[in-house]
Amino acid sequence: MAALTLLPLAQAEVYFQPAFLPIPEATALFSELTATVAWRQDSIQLFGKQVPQPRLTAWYGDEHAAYSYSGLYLRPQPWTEPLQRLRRQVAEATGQPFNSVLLNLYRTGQDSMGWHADDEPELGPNPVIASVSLGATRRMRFRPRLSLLPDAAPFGLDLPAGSLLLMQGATQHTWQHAIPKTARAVGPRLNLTFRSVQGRL
Ligand SMILES: O=C(O)CCC(=O)C(=O)O
Ligand SMILES: [Fe+2]
Repeated sequence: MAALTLLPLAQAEVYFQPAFLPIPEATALFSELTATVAWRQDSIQLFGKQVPQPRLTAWYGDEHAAYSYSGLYLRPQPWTEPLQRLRRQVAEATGQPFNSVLLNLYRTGQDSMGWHADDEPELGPNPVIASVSLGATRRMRFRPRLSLLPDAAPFGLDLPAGSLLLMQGATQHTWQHAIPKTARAVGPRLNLTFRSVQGRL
């Protein structure tokens, strides 16, 4: 199976492996996690208002790996067997350890993730994020921070079931990423971003 390949994003280290998990394994894991994960729909503060996030989320990890973002404080739930197994596979493929995972469930094409960088201080100076996709294919968009990369062009990448995306180095400082809504009829998609939270809270 082809290994992680470096993508052509300037001043970034983004690697992609389209067939990280075999399709039968990706399909089985999608069904198991969709049904068993403790999904929640949090609200975040947006321009002073409480707005429900346009997706479902869940946070699992080591006990000390607490995480806060957009005014939310997330205490991790203990690892389950399938999540531990996937964590081991991801650590092996990337050569890096992870102590927590944020799961996102995009129920339809109307669920989305806005432009952001995963640059919270508790992720360290150069965050390492490994992201596994299951279910329907959605497109991730990347855009450069123009003050740093005035000549770089935006970049789109389809993330099919079983794919692995690794972002590290300066990526979270030089680029932002998003999962836009789509008008196409798409089924549910589940994404897991493995992270290493450094104890600060
Ligand atoms: O759903 C995805 O592929 C992206 C998720 C993401 O960017 C995040 O959780 O920070
Ligand atoms: Fe992200």
